[in-house]
Amino acid sequence: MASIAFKNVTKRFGDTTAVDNVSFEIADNEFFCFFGPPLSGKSTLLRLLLGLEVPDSGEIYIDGKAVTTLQASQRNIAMVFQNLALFPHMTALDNIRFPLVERKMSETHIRQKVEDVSAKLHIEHILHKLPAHLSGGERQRVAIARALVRDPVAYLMDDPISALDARLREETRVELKRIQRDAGKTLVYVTHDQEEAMSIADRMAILENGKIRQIGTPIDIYDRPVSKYVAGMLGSPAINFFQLDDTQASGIRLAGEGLIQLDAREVPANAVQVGLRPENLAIRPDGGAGDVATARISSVEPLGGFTVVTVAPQQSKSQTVYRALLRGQHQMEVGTEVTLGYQPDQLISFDQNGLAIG
Ligand SMILES: Nc1ncnc2c1ncn2[C@@H]1O[C@H](COP(=O)(O)OP(=O)(O)OP(=O)(O)O)[C@@H](O)[C@H]1O
Repeated sequence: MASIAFKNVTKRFGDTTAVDNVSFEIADNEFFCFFGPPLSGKSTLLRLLLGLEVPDSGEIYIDGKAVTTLQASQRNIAMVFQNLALFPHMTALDNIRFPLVERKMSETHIRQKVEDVSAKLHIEHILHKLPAHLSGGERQRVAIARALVRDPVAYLMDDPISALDARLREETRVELKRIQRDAGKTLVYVTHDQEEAMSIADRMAILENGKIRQIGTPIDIYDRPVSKYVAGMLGSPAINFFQLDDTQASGIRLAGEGLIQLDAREVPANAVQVGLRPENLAIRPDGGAGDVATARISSVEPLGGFTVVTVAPQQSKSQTVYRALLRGQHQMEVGTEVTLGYQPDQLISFDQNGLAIG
């Protein structure tokens, strides 16, 4: 059991501020994700929490106790590394037993622990195998089991499943979520994959240049991003941004040469851009109808259950394109003129600094 807190933590390496005045709290038993682009400070945050780095300023707490200057060995946090780091010459069983044997625990205790953990992870049938004879997903579970038997206060995982193929990643993240829930432990997880972060986390933090830009549940951040940066980090295809043309006296128009007509009442007065998620951009095959301007289809990607349609404004001089995510299968021809639509309450407005309004 462990809650974790960072208070105004900063870590520099020479001229680089890897973690910049960061504060957050992770609740006991929470599955918490750090998500950000490369070099945004994710690994440094984990290393600070593990005790492998000491902050230049600020405090780190585990269960309310300051651990800022404690050695890694005094924190009892288990790290599951990206490369899994199983001993190749040991069976899965011996790999899992290893941390307990090292601590000179009694054989009865070790057996009990290994049995419990193996049952939780459904790996009893592969305990006799060497890592080389296990699939990627099985190796993953053995590595997690080895971390679990230690009974740490929390687990840290740094991009643990990025090496697996797409299908296995999907399976493993469902599994990880279940394991974390069953184990009843705090899990701090780093990923650069937005879909993974969204699907797995109870709450997540979005990082940029060592700063936390937003913390919340994935859905809350997706629906109510605090800035353009955060809005652009979540969602695939990415959110569409429309520049507002404020020279229009009546009824603000979206730039892109009148792609969609907006009623001025639909956006706050100081908005300079609006965002519209691809699933909220409607496409109708009746180009030029009514007062809504048109666009042309520039590509159609049939994904089976969904279709991604890319459109370019009709008379636009810019190269801007917009994406719509349509449910189901659609017969649409590239080059066709279409009408675009939206619901006013689906727009997210941003001011000139890229911060969300309203
Ligand atoms: N030991 C170090 N010495 C010097 N600079 C470092 C060190 N560790 C990290 N940095 C720098 O700190 C910044 C944050 O790095 P960090 O590895 O924490 O980012 P990250 O988000 O985990 O990146 P990635 O997704 O690529 O792993 C980077 O600019 C990196 O170059």
